[in-house]
Amino acid sequence: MIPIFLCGFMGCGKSTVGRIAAKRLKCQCIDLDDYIEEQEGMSIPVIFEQKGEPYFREKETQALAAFRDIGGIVATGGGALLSDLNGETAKNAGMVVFIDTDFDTCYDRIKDDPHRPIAASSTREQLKARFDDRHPKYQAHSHFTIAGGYPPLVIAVKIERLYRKFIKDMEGQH
Ligand SMILES: Nc1ncnc2c1ncn2[C@@H]1O[C@H](COP(=O)(O)OP(=O)(O)O)[C@@H](O)[C@H]1O
Ligand SMILES: O=C(O)C1=C[C@@H](OP(=O)(O)O)[C@@H](O)[C@H](O)C1
Ligand SMILES: [Mg+2]
Repeated sequence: MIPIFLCGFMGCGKSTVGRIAAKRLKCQCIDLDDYIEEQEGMSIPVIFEQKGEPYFREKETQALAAFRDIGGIVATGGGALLSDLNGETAKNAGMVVFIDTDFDTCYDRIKDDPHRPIAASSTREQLKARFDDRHPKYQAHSHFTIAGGYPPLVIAVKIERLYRKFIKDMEGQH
């Protein structure tokens, strides 16, 4: 199967929805953050602290490219699909879905989370500015935008439907 990439702001639901959608589509779900933690043998906060954010971004770009042919779902981290390079990688390899969850909801889910170094070290205002800056990039780098304000299963079912149509349309073009 061609892969599905989920993108969106921290806390929008990528990891949660990705796992459910993968069960429904009977495929694997790779969480890019979990993969990098495993590869590096360190948690994300420790990677940020000891190696710095640019190092993490490098690993993220490499991991994304490595999963172009994964044949499943990739739940990306909130910063993974911001660059045009990574956006193009994902868009050319598969179907990219932006889970568009409003800032207040994301904020309530991520505030003070020690596992998300950017959230832990930013004020609400700083996170809001980051959200506003990123929003158009997620849109530009995805094929579809799905509203995030539904239960995870509902969002997963929507992704499944989009995917079936995406595949059908692709087949129709050949
Ligand atoms: N659609 C949803 N409705 C309610 N809670 C959700 C939803 N999606 C995710 N959550 C909760 O929000 C938190 C962050 O979700 P997560 O999947 O880790 O987000 P992301 O991977 O996008 O950062 C988790 O505690 C998760 O249970
Ligand atoms: O938005 C970001 O820059 C980040 C999001 C995180 O993933 P989630 O979006 O799953 O929280 C993780 O990759 C890292 O803490 C950086
Ligand atoms: Mg996640």
